[in-house]
Amino acid sequence: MASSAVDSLELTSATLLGTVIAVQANYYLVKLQPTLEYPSLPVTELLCTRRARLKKVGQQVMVGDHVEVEQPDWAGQRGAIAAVHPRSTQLDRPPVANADQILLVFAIAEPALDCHQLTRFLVKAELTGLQICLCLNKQDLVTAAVQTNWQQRLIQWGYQPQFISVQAQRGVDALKPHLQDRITVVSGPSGVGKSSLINTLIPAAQLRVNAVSGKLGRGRHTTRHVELFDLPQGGLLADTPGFNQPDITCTPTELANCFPEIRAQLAEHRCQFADCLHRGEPGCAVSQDWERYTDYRQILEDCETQAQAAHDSATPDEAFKLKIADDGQLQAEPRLQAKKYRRVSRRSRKQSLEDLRYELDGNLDQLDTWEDLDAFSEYE
Ligand SMILES: Nc1nc2c(ncn2[C@@H]2O[C@H](COP(=O)(O)OP(=O)(O)OP(=O)(O)O)[C@@H](O)[C@H]2O)c(=O)[nH]1
Ligand SMILES: [Zn+2]
Repeated sequence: MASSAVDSLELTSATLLGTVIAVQANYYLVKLQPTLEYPSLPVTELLCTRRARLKKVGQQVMVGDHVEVEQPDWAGQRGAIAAVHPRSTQLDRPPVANADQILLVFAIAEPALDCHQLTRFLVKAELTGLQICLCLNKQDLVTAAVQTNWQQRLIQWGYQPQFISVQAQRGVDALKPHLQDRITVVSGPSGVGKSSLINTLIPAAQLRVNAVSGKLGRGRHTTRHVELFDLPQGGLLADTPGFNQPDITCTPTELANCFPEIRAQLAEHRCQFADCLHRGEPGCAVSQDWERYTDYRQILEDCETQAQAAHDSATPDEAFKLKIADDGQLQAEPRLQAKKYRRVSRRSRKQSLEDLRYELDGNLDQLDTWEDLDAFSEYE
């Protein structure tokens, strides 16, 4: 008791608050926020380790976490994370804490808008429980009539799409208020203009655009690298590839809940059976007369096949790992492929921070003290 009282006294007298914006091995880059105790800060970011007592209790630290930092070494730009505040949300793939919404980006043309693919991305986004902001880019490539047609269709689905053209600089300003002061995870298939959009929103991010070749794509297509970028108007954007595969692993009941069309109908009437999957069961309250009904049935079948395969196989397929879901059900989840980091810098930061993110490769997870890091840097 006495020691925790002392601890909290220490914290209140000199606690720095911040948000973890990048994680590499056991090091955390924390963006600091001014507080009463620290109204003006000598630097805006500190490279931090995690205090031993957090490790002892198994407290993980994720990108997006709101943390308390102790022992700032302003000259060395280092510190130690002493506490992690409770998370409002938690995504596991990609690992991001406190995200508010998914910004789902698709192109209305080039590549042609594929409504089945869009549905799978939407379902995956719905499964996170976060808000969804649907953004259709390359509006410059279609006529007003085509745009209106898509708009009407998507409204029927239950979404309010934002039409933009990054290239023609249309609609991007209208998007900004949706992103302000929130943590947004960007998602969407390849080639739709995600990097172009992020570059427009955050000129300092300087992502690579249009290096469509697979080779160069590796830099940000590594699933372990999650990073938050500051929006000039306030707010953080996670440009993370971990979300780009619309693989759907959920229970049939969860799936039904991912379709706004079904949710809307169930808000009006209940089905006779609580576990109704809305495929013609007696007393089902969900009509089959809506555009994406066949998509729903298809994905439902996929989920059932997957769940069955997971139950049946004693030695699971190499490409899948088994996972116990929140509801206790067994699920098959595709294994992530290990990919190499590329040493590409998107943003000029102090060399020590670049070292952290690009020189520390995945095999250095064991390092977790400054001595380890210094020893590694000297070795390099
Ligand atoms: N016509 C048109 N082309 C655009 C627009 N926005 C981006 N593009 C082009 O679309 C191509 C793909 O853009 P990127 O920003 O690299 O797309 P991405 O979604 O980041 O793609 P990945 O990196 O593969 O995930 C580039 O050639 C861009 O110049 C737009 O509003 N209109
Ligand atoms: Zn039903």
